[in-house]
Amino acid sequence: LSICLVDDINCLKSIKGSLDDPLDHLKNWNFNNNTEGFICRFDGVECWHSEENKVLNIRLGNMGLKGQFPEGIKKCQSLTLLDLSNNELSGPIPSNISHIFRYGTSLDLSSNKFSGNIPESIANCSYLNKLRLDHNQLTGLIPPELALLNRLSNFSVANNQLHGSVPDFGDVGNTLNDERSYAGNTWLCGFPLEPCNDFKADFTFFFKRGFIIGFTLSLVSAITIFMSYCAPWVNRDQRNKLLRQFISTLILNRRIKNRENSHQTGKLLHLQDLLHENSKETSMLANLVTRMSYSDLSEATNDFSADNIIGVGQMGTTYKATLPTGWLLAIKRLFDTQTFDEHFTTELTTLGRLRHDNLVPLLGFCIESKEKFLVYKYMSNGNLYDWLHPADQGKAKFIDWPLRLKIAHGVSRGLVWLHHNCNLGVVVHLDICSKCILLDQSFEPKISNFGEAMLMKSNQTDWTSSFYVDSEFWELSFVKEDVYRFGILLLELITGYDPTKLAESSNYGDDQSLTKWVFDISERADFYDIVDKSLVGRGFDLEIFQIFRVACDCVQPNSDTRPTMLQVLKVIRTVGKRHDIKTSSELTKSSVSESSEAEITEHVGTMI
Ligand SMILES: Nc1ncnc2c1ncn2[C@@H]1O[C@H](COP(=O)(O)OP(=O)(O)OP(=O)(O)O)[C@@H](O)[C@H]1O
Repeated sequence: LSICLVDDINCLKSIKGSLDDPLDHLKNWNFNNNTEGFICRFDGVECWHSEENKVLNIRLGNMGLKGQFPEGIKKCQSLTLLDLSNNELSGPIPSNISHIFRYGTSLDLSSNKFSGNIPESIANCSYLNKLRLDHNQLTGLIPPELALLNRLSNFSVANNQLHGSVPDFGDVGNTLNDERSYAGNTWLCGFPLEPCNDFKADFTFFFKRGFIIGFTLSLVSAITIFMSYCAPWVNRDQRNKLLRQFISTLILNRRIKNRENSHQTGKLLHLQDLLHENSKETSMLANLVTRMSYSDLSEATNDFSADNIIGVGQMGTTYKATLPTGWLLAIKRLFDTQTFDEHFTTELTTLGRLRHDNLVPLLGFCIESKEKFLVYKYMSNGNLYDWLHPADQGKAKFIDWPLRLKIAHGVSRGLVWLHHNCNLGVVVHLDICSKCILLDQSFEPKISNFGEAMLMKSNQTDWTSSFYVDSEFWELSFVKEDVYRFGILLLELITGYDPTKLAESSNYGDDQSLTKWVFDISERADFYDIVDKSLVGRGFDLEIFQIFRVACDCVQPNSDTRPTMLQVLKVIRTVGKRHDIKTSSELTKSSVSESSEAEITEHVGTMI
């Protein structure tokens, strides 16, 4: 019992230590006083008995707290209520939440900045009757297992970025079946929201969500927009083109849904079996990329210490790792959920087999019990997004036009290789954006994030994979989808605008808001209004204008009229002739960087 009580004190110490408390709300959490029940007088702490250091409830709502989820609460073993609502907490909800808060009855994390997935293990917190996760930045599916929480009555996941279907909570008359508990998640469907099973339902869902408004607005603007720079399609039937773009968005959406459905019907469980640590398929993956040992990865990241976290994405947390030789790696530790199994395999089976100067080198993988890791070469200049839109404007670094052109050139070169020259066949990336463009020490761009990639036409017969599709129709739609997304990237480089902010602040889906953004900036009468001010008047205006024309071509609503990446590359090369970008890119493929990659792989391979 005494150990338990000491643990409750340590629990609060750890919570205080892990949270940033700029408004000093926790100032009376003073651990010098050791009398029985002293912690029960801390603000926000309630005990089972006022004279016993045994914590019952922790209520830290509305205190302006920052930091990550305080995992130290696992030491408060008798805790039943945790309220962290209305703070500025970020990062993932721990995947082992059921161990941390096993006997909890009430968990309120609403109105924070939590991201990543809702961990499946919450379904093991079987005493929960209140679970509020609304107003965060959570992504992925609502784990269907939550339907097993039979005490749950107060539930909300509203205003996140969740997708897929609402779990089947049965016929209960409380917040579980209240539409408001799910509102503000554009891609959620299923009772009490719109059904999500068939195409018609998808269409209605999409339509109701603003397609009519978006379509009408776009149609009206389209008559005047692009007149000066993107005239080729003005005389065409705008309606059909917008509809085609809409349909291609629907196709993409359906592909994502199909994956979820197969996940829910258990097909992905098969995939999970395939990826079992010692399965034949895992050995096949090991033929493609080096299989690495958990203990070495753990050692290289100092036991995955928080100090080594580079960033947290939708699929997992990325750590910087240092090998004993001093070589640097980036290790993506996937969140503990089956949802990303397909991303994991796709990334391995595509990127794992591709080697090009403008693709990030995937060096290895690791599967350890339920955990999965992807290991890349470390790119010391991070991602393009952070350079173009630094979180702290004071630390903004200027990237000049020749460098932006070099980046555009490198990315288009990588895409041309994927579409036209790649040894596998025709590979489409489908998720090109500034966040997935990594920059090496000499700012050579490397395309990353192949979790959505697809192989359209295979040159090889040795590998049957889930991402393989052979159809002219899909090839046309998806190759041109890459071209479209590359056009958006060019516009981002030219204007300095952040397209993701537009998607967040708009009622439309991602693609709709991007298209609207393109319309909006093209509408401006003066070209100089839209160009990043830091680029204007430095002798590059004509080049910027020429690349803007290319961007406009790439984002044509009608995919047939978009150029191929090969055509795009040729124009960029011509425009950038005087900067000798071709030569600079080839110079980057120096013997030093190439050999170090081979050396790293060899070294890590021998570490198993
Ligand atoms: N090889 C690498 N070298 C250096 N930094 C990397 C590397 N790979 C990823 N990162 C960085 O790690 C962070 C997380 O990357 P990750 O790909 O998981 O997420 P993301 O690209 O930010 O978003 P999302 O998962 O939503 O696509 C990002 O800041 C990314 O730039």
